[in-house]
Amino acid sequence: ESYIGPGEGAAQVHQNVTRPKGLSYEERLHKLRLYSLEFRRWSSDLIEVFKMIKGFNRVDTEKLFPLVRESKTRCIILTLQPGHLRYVTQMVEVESPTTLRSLRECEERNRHLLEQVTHQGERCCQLEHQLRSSQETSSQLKYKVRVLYPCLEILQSECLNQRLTTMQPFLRSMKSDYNSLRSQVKSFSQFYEAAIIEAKKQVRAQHRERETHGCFPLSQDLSTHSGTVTILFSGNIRVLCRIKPLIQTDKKEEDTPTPVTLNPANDCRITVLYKARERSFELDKVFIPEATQEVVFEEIEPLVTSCIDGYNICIFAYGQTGSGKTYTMEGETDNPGINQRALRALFKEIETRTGTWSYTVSLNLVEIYNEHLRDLLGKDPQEKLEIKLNPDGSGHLHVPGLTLVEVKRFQDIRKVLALGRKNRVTQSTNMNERSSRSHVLLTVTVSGTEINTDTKTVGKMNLVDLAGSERVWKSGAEGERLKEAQNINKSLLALADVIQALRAKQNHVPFRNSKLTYLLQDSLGKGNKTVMVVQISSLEENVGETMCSLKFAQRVCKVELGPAARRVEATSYIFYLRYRKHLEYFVVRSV
Ligand SMILES: Nc1ncnc2c1ncn2[C@@H]1O[C@H](COP(=O)(O)OP(=O)(O)OP(=O)(O)O)[C@@H](O)[C@H]1O
Repeated sequence: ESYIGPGEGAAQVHQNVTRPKGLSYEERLHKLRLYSLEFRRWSSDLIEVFKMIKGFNRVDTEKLFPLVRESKTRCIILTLQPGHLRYVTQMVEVESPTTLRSLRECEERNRHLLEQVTHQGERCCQLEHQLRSSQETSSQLKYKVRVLYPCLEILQSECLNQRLTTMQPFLRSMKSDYNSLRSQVKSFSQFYEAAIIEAKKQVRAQHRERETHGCFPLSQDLSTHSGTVTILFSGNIRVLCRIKPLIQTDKKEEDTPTPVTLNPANDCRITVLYKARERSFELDKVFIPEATQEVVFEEIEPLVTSCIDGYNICIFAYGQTGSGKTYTMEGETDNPGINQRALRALFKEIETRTGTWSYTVSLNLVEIYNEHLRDLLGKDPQEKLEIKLNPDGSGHLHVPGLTLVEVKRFQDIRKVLALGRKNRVTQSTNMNERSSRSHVLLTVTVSGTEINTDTKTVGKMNLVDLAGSERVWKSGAEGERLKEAQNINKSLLALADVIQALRAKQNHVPFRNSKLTYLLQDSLGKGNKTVMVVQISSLEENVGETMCSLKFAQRVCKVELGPAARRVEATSYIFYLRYRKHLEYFVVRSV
């Protein structure tokens, strides 16, 4: 007998037992017992024989020999008989603590599952019951519908007929109303035409009277202004988009598709592919990347010249760093941008009015750097200036100590602008090696006097090159650069808030939240003409910033500043002229 393996689950015990073929273990055991009995019997026989030997005489002993021999032989046979029992293999299951624990857990789970099964069974019964009752209700309802449907049809046709009969008189009265309105419109237009003819007669008479008194012809006055009226007064901020062409420093691989696409049939639409989605923007005009400085300026020129007539104008370039704002506003020496072209156009227009009007043009150039205002034309450009309300009670702003340079000829302007450029803070960031970290405002004030009537006009034009609008994290800014970027973001955010307030026509517009918006208050508020040039890059790496700029542009596009107001300093007659849905007024001293 041997014990094999100390395993936790089960142990095996082996016993050696011979196993003749065809007999079971019990049968063999039985046989062995029989052998054993037989052997005992032979042994007892032998003992008896030996007892007899002791008691018998020697002669009889000879007779017993065969008996003894036979016994011996039988003994030998039995001894030689091979053992039948060899091996017994038995499996013994040993119950370990782990097995017991898992058994208990299984039993617990089993109990829980049984409970669930019982619960589900009950629920099933309930649902079956509900289903049966719903089926009953449904068949009852179906029956009712079948019964009621013909009644409904009858009712509907009756009701329709009834309504038609009540509508007929109403329709008849509407028709007669319409006819009477038509005749009223007809008679009104006849009356209106007669009134126009009468008004024209009166104007002509006034005209003749003016000429006999040596006054400037009225038609000339009006035609000068009406020319500007037609082109410009849309009432909304105009938004133009300029795409920067690829330049040498742009790292774009050949044939890489650009995320920005234009519609050749519609120059107001631009589409950007961003995060696998196409997004379209409708602006006032989108320039192709190849658009020249002339083409861009042509779009703005009429607005610029209206400054001479006493309108406040604001043109600002917005966009991420390196997207071409400075290129558009300042341009290059041999290819100037909006600033110089605008001033040239002003002087050209002033020249055409020589003899009737006299004008003075003065400039100031300021920079807003880290929320500090600095005079770029002053003796000390490091001096910080403050914006104050004008003490004359007009509500206009002024900056005490700001240098105002009067320019007589266009040729003088280059020198003034060059001085300003020298004083401007330019620093380098990762985004653009010639990156400007400040907002620059060139303000042109045009004061005019009509020689004959002494009517005075004052127009102001703000030309703004905003700092880059990129988000702080992308510029890789740290320390002083981070502070700059945060201030730029703050002032651009304030600009966005102002735009939002104007768009929502709020009573309070938060102009004072930053130096930039405070300074632009005169030009961004109601009654001004504003153009925003949004600069974008067509490179894939800048697509996020391009989306931000275009979203801002789309918001700006919807801002209504209302009809532009002209600043004329004369107490005379005011003509109101409604032209293309906009109300415009003209002030003249005598008619
Ligand atoms: N339309 C264009 N045609 C040719 N070159 C351009 C154009 N627009 C921009 N560039 C060039 O791209 C570079 C960056 O332009 P620019 O300095 O005007 O960007 P910016 O938006 O003013 O940057 P910052 O925010 O730093 O002021 C310049 O070298 C400029 O000459």
